[in-house]
Amino acid sequence: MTFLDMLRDATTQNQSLLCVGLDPEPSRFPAALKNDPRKIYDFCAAIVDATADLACAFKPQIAYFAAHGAEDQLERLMQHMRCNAPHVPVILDAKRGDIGSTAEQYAREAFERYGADAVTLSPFMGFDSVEPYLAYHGKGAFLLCRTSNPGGDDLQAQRLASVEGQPLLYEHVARLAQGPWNKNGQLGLVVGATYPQEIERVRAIAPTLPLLIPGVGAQGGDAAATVRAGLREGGPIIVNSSRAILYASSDEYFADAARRAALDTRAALNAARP
Ligand SMILES: O=C(O)c1cc(=O)[nH]c(=O)n1[C@@H]1O[C@H](COP(=O)(O)O)[C@@H](O)[C@H]1O
Repeated sequence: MTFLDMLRDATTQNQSLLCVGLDPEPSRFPAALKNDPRKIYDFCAAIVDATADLACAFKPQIAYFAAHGAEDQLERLMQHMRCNAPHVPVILDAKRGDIGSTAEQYAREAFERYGADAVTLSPFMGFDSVEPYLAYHGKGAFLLCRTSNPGGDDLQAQRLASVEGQPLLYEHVARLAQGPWNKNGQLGLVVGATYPQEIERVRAIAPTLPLLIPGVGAQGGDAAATVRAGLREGGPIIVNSSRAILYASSDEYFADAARRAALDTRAALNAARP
């Protein structure tokens, strides 16, 4: 089953546009797990179990595991998601980007070591840095396009004088992803919920691509505006929230609180669907 098939099925089955982001930070764990990096798996598995019927995707951020030397716990978590939430695709948020020979190793890490269904990538080094991921047929690859952070404008909103029609850099990324780079139909784009107008612009350039849209919740993006902009052409959207769900409560009932936060976010997203 391809990433896109899984996404379509999970979106329908769970009636959800919500991606639950797994950004485990031990200093924010409840008392019994707090400040213990060996508990990353336990914390994330509890969140997965509490939200598996509410999410269209899960998105573990690899830095939160690697920073603690907890890659083995990420492996276990991937296995846990495959067993306990087999209908929900997993996007490994790695934001990789490197020359082809190194990209081959990163692709192997994402798809063979961790068994991810999709990965996030920086397109900055060009097509040969993306191509090794596309050799894994059916897997998804989301290119950073117009990111949610304020500094995204520093480069992404620069005008490319050398390209016909003089698009902004992020518009050019969207065109490449919708067109010549999307050889096997595996590409998607990352666009921040904090910039609904840019989501609309990207959607106009890339009407059919899946959009991964982080930035609702802790970053303050508008859920309704995000959905309206993202769904206007029919391509799928995946709206990520991490901290607002993971740390909805810091007491022992954190997983129940995460579930309630996921229910609320899912409802807010669904209310704006056309
Ligand atoms: O690629 C991403 O996932 C990403 C792109 C982007 O433009 N902005 C962004 O916040 N993210 C990630 O999405 C998550 C957002 O987390 P919260 O702000 O806690 O919901 C983090 O894991 C970020 O690394």
